[in-house]
Amino acid sequence: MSTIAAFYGGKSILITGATGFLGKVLMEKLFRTSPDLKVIYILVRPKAGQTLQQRVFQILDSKLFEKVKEVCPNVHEKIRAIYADLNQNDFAISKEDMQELLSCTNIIFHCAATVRFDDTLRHAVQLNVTATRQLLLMASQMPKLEAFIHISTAYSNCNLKHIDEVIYPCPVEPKKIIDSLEWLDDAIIDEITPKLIRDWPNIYTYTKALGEMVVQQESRNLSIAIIRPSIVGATWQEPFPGWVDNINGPNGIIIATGKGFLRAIKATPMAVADVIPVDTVVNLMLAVGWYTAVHRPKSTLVYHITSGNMNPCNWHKMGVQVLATFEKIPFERPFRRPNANFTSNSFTSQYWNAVSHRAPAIIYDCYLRLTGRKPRMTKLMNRLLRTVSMLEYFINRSWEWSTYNTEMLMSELSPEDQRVFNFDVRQLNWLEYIENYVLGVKKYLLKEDMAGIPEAKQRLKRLRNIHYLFNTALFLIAWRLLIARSQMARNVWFFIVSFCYKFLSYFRASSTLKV
Ligand SMILES: CCCCCCCCCCCCCCCCCCCCCC(=O)SCCNC(=O)CCNC(=O)[C@H](O)C(C)(C)COP(=O)(O)OP(=O)(O)OC[C@H]1O[C@@H](n2cnc3c(N)ncnc32)[C@H](O)[C@@H]1OP(=O)(O)O
Ligand SMILES: NC(=O)C1=CN([C@@H]2O[C@H](COP(=O)(O)OP(=O)(O)OC[C@H]3O[C@@H](n4cnc5c(N)ncnc54)[C@H](OP(=O)(O)O)[C@@H]3O)[C@@H](O)[C@H]2O)C=CC1
Repeated sequence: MSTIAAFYGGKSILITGATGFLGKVLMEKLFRTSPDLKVIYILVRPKAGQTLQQRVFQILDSKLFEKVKEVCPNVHEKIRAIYADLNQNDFAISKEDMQELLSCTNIIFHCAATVRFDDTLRHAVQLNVTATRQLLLMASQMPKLEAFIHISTAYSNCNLKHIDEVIYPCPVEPKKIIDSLEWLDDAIIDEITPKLIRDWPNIYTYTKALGEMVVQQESRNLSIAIIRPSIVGATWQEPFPGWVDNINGPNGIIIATGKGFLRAIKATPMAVADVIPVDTVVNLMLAVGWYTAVHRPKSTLVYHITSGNMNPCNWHKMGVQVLATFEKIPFERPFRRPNANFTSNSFTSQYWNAVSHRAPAIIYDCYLRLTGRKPRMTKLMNRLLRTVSMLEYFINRSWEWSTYNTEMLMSELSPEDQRVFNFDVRQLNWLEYIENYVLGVKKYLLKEDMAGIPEAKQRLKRLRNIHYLFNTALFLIAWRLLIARSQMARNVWFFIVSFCYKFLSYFRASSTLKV
């Protein structure tokens, strides 16, 4: 019997961000391995016209929870969705709900955050810093609380090259920032933001660093741990390979490449692609929850869950395997044939953007206009290129993350726990993982049917022929124009034609002799 699974039995667990990518996988694993847990409280806000209950039902009815329903048929009764908005004071939680949370919660997993790179400083601080402080304040009033697990990111200190499992101080105190945002107006905040975030690449990573500082400062007597995952990718093994449900990180890039929109990316091919499967992160989270509650370490421990130092893969290897998978399992109705390359040179990157991205978009929009339809490709392409430019920082650098605490924890687990809550990324076979990842993007994100693959392959063949035809026509036109203008081109042309003629004559003569 797994010690960790048994630990969560009978427990009341509070999860923030349960409707997000990581949160859903966390809930799934908890219900599957500890179906006798008491309750999972989730802080949810209504969204996209859906009530809290509708959101919960949608999650439980998804494919991700199929196995859970077999193991824990009364799963609906064990989830308690609490109305909450982390942007509001006291999270806008009702008095009764707050009372229940304060008196019953045993473990907290704090996953909620804004992960957008282009969020405003005000909103990102509110969610990633102030809300964390508020939750810690709530936690300090929970008599039964055994552990508080805060999810940060391995990139919270990406302004450093080597990152240890420690909390680094930020140049400005989080409290000062929180206070000043209360009276500064938005225009001034926009102006001072670049000065505040200094060498952090975006507001997201900066506010996650501030969030960690808040955790350290407000930890009081709580048993707290911080987990820092790198780029969280599709599931590796559990509950099944390849599950993914948002377009963040590599997912959007895989879609854009598979649909033939994205043909070149400015990236350092040999830089480490530090992707970590979401189920691996969740396994570590649950192991850390158990360890923190049972062993109560004296200080806040930080755990890195990254792949680069244990089982590195680089962007080149990942890109090649992604493209190879598109050959086997193409996406439906691509704009162009999927074929992309990495370029580390700014000039060639600009060139590809003009020739391979903007020009085809403009041509396609002209075609839409001519056929009486609304042009949309240029707008879409600009948005895609903006997204890619925001990710560039992370695909052109490598970092070293030390993993002493994570390895220490692995050695503390029983063989059974190491199996059930496996976070040993050395066992990951990248080629297999990437293939399942692309397949998962097709099935769970794009919702494409596998029965459509033969037709998609046919379409790829057609696109390939169109591509060759187009290139040949382009070459002939360019050549014809050149011949008209340059004596040298004419000489080369006559030389090639006479050479071919002589070769053919010789070939014909020698075959006549043989006969
Ligand atoms: C050989 C070559 C081969 C090549 C082959 C390729 C191989 C693979 C290579 C891979 C290299 C990858 C590198 C990754 C590096 C990641 C580093 C992360 C490091 C940090 C990790 C972290 O610590 S933390 C998580 C990371 N944090 C993000 O990664 C958020 C980023 N991103 C944004 O900050 C916003 O994305 C940004 C950008 C502002 C745009 O913003 P934006 O507004 O332009 O676009 P959006 O993304 O918001 O959405 C656009 C539209 O998609 C709709 N949509 C959303 N979800 C949907 C869903 N599930 N299904 C359907 N549709 C959905 C949405 O509803 C919008 O539709 P509509 O406009 O109609 O409403
Ligand atoms: N994905 C990744 O690559 C990585 C993620 N992380 C960290 O992991 C954690 C989870 O990330 P991930 O699951 O990918 O992110 P998602 O964007 O998928 O999920 C974010 C969650 O936070 C919730 N949330 C946001 N704003 C509010 C609010 N005002 N009130 C209540 N809930 C809110 C969202 O709820 P709603 O559904 O209502 O929007 C959602 O459940 C984050 O802390 C992130 O920093 C770290 C490294 C990498």
